[in-house]
Amino acid sequence: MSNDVLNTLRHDINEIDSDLLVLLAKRRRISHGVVEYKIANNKPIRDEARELALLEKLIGYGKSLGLDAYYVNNVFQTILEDSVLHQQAMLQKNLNPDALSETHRVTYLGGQGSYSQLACHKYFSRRPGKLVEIGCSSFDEITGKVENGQADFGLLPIENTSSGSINEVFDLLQHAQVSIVGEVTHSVEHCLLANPDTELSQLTKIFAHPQPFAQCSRFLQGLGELQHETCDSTSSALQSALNTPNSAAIGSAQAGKNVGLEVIKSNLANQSENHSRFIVVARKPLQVSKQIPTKTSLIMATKQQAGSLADALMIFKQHKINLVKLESRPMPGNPWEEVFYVDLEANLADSQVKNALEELKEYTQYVRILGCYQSETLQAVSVNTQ
Ligand SMILES: O=C(O)C(=O)C[C@]1(C(=O)O)C=C[C@@H](O)C=C1
Repeated sequence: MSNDVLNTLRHDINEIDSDLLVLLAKRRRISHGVVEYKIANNKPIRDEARELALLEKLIGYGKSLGLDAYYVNNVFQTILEDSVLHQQAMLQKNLNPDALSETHRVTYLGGQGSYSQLACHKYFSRRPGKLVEIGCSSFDEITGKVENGQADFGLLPIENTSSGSINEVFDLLQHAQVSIVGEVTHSVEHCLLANPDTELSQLTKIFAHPQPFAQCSRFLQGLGELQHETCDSTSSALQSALNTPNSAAIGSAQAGKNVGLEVIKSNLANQSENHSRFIVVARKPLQVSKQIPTKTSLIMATKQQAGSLADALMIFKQHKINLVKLESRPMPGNPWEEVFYVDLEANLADSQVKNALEELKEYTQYVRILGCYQSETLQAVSVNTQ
């Protein structure tokens, strides 16, 4: 096959890909039209029956074109997830017109290429407006800038599939004067990044934020005795590696490329599926529509009598409220007492939640609502791809 033939074929592929983008943009515009109807008629954003019918039809049609069901399902689950999340964001903007201005000043940990920056871009890609990014060197600085009005939102990593909960953030939430107004998950692909021509065998020092050290502990054990230096963010770890011979940093390949570091080893995390969940905080809480899946997060300190925690949790069960997270942390100033961080799959505006919170008073010293927000973890509809 001559180069001309190859170039012609690639030209045809470029044409088709451009046509696909035009159609996807058109589809998104129409989806925005559907959400106007749902707002006017108070309909749930998610219509899973419609999604299932759509996928089954597309899989059948795909098969007649020689496209396997797994491929068609994957492509359209991605399209549907984007459509639903955009619709939810539009609905929330409609409900909170003042909260979401045309400019979003957002604080997050680190700088260019940090995982927090990637998560920030993902979350605000569905929220139109000018994004002003403010990189910070600590979690306290992130919330501090939100509290004093220097930022509209703060993005904080709160848990990871390899290293679990990020306790520093849970402890911060006990006193920070902010509300959780959103969440976003982002995959985290840790790489070992070093100056060009650095061999793994030459390394004497590794720089990283505590989270990557925890998430890549097994890989690091296999490297033997190397000096580990903890940094306040991935961005600062990269700068340290850049300026230290025979050293490396843990971060994303993109972050390394941004500063001139090369990947000398990838896929370092203990879990192959390594994702971090971030919360988005603001000074004021948002109203959350009952037309979308919602979470409510709270902190509670149970009373000291035996069984108080069990009694408190039973209240949620009696009101048919599903808990999706329960985390205990030492109470500030009283390390032998615990406070419990709870994520409910519920809307604070629901009467069931209000009744449960009222009954909770009998078994708790205090309950503090951290926020009610749109759940971004979408459960894809299950369709037969056989
Ligand atoms: O048809 C609808 O109800 C839509 O909102 C459109 C759409 C889609 O993107 O196809 C999006 C969300 C729904 O769950 C179902 C389908």
